[in-house]
Amino acid sequence: MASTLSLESSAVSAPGKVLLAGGYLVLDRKYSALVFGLDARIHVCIEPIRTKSGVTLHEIIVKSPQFREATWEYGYRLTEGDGGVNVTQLRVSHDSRLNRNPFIETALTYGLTYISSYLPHHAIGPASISILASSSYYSNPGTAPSSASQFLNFDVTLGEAHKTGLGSSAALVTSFTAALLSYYLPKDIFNLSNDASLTKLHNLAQAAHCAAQGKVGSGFDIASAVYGSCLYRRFSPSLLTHHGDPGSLSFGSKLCALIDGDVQWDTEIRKAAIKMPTGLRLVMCDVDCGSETPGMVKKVLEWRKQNAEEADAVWNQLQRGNEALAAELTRLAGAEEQNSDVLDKYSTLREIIIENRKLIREMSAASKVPIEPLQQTILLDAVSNLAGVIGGVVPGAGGYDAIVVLIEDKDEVIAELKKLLAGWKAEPGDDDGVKIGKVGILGVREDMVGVRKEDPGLYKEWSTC
Ligand SMILES: Nc1ncnc2c1ncn2[C@@H]1O[C@H](COP(=O)(O)OP(=O)(O)O)[C@@H](O)[C@H]1O
Ligand SMILES: C[C@@](O)(CCOP(=O)(O)OP(=O)(O)O)CC(=O)O
Repeated sequence: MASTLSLESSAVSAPGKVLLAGGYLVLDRKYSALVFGLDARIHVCIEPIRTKSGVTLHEIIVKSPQFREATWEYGYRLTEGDGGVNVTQLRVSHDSRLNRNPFIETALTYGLTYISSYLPHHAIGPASISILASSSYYSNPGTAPSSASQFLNFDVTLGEAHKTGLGSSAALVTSFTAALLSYYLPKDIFNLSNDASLTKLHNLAQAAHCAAQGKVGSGFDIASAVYGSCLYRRFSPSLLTHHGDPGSLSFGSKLCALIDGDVQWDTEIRKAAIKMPTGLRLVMCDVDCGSETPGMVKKVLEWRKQNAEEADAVWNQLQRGNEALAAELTRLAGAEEQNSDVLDKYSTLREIIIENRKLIREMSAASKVPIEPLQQTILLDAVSNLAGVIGGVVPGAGGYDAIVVLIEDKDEVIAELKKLLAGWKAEPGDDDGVKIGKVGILGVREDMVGVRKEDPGLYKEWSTC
């Protein structure tokens, strides 16, 4: 047991995401997507629980102290038949009901199963884990416990929290998995500063996130949580269909084969292929209205199946437009000096965005899915007409959730944008009867950096063990 007590606290954070281009297309490996990581991050800090000598405790306590009733206690044990580590949620008190968190439970099951293939079971000692999220993941008001704290206390349960759609579950699963692996595994096996470890983290977090969601999405959100902003081509979905469920025969070995590269992954991450030119930035705007991504995905894919020729024609054009967008951003980022005297150095960028939006509206109309619905078109057009705004799009699956705007990184541009949005009123009587509510600017921007180690001292006032 002594080895478990010598483990040092470890902390990791991972970014949220915005899918600037390639929504829907990215579900098919033939196409790729431009995803930007954001400076909104989810942090996970893991610390040993000191037990009295001679006491053996197989318990991991997870807390999300910014929320009410957000404590989850788990017991864990190695199962027979190489079924991996079984994680069982324990009741916090006799009369309390089990409040499950599938993302934490699955990340813990997958993480401990992987770790147990390297460590004897008794070396997986008890631990206390704290989760802390940047405030822009939720639009609820919050209070800071001190002026030094970068995190807010929301004083609501997670179920009552109003998500802004920045990809909280992917950032959580990635930083949670990275924290577990960094804490329990020796540095020569897992170390966030080497590429081989990032690949393992990516594979494990994709597997856990898909299992927790109960579906295999494109995985762009996990990819950007691990690698930060990148041009992303998804992995073949069949990769995640063979390892079985936790507890099933040989789940442990199958999961390890999947993570350690015995099974060849075909994900493509190109970090150098997207950049944000100095002088430009993204602004995320939350639209007070919502859309259900899974339902929209189902309908778009059904349309594509029924109308393959028409759909492929639009998707191939969109793919070319998305590649042009990535190339122009990267060109501008690499040619800052040559560009300084050009009259409108962003004109190509503007045109590309306008063309891509036309194609998205074509896809919307043909599939009858409100990807860029009329109300969002009106909003995006108004925003794009402001001086200093290059253009804007509906990110990800689109719909009524949000818009993302590319602007010149100047205070006066933000001020004009705020002014326009503060007085924004949706036109009544639009296409499908949905009326968007308030539109607010989220305090986030793009960030190129993916998962990273943090100083556990950052969370002193939140640490609960
Ligand atoms: N700060 C947090 N602490 C614990 N769990 C969280 C936190 N933020 C998000 N989650 C988990 O992620 C879920 C939200 O995931 P999801 O619906 O996929 O939204 P998103 O689009 O933000 O990823 C929550 O129900 C909860 O299980
Ligand atoms: C349609 C998609 O290609 C993109 C969806 O992107 P969003 O950013 O809208 O996703 P959620 O945060 O899960 O709602 C589906 C996918 O790639 O999995």
